[in-house]
Amino acid sequence: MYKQGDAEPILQLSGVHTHIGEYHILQGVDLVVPRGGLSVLLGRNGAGKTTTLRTIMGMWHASAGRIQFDGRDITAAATPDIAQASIAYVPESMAVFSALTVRENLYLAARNGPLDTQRLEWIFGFFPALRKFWNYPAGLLSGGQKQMVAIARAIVEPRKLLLVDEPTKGLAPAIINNLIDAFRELKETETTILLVEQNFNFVKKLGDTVSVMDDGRVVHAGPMSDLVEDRELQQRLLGLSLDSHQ
Ligand SMILES: Nc1ncnc2c1ncn2[C@@H]1O[C@H](COP(=O)(O)OP(=O)(O)OP(=O)(O)O)[C@@H](O)[C@H]1O
Repeated sequence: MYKQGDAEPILQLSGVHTHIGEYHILQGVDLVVPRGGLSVLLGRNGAGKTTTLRTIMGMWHASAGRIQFDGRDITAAATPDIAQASIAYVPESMAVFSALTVRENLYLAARNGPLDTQRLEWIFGFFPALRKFWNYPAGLLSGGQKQMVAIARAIVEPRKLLLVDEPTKGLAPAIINNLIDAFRELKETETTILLVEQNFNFVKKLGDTVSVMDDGRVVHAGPMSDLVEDRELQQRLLGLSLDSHQ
């Protein structure tokens, strides 16, 4: 768990509960995202990971608890204000405009003025496919390439925090390797990343810290290296068999 004395985290959820209609989905989530680097939120299907991201973004409102971002209480803030406070969100559905070109998708995502060409070159550096398909409708791209467009849209302007929901879902292993390289580059920048995943093999190479959710709560938090080294903990928390990955 987060230790007293560490630098102030960029994001902290304390005892967060979320109800969706009659369902009590988040049941006291305590989550700490340290400033800088890449944090991972793991957990089985239905553990509450997406609901946690949506609650951070104000798409569902917490019924109890507190969410602090960059020294500010955002628990009751509206989604546009949270986005304006410099959190970008890439949902599982990727939010790419299929009928628009890659170029138009990126231009539309720039809210604070025209696209910065230097930043665009920097994005092309780790997503070269975007340069290649710049004038193609995004709907024609592969799943992995669409994921790249979605992430590029989220970082087309500098953001303090990037939330990404299951970027590897449905992608072939070769494409996942490209994404690993891209996230390695990204995590060296000023943007802090919180990655929601079920694919442990993907995030174990990327995460600095990891939190694991089950039944609407965070049941484990610590350095990724601790979880990577402890096969029994993996089995207990993630249900991974001891020889399912190397
Ligand atoms: N709109 C909704 N209405 C009712 N229940 C919902 C709604 N959205 C999510 N849930 C329920 O909340 C629980 C947590 O879902 P959530 O999508 O947050 O889990 P998850 O950990 O992201 O899993 P997955 O990887 O399958 O998306 C699940 O039991 C799900 O059925």
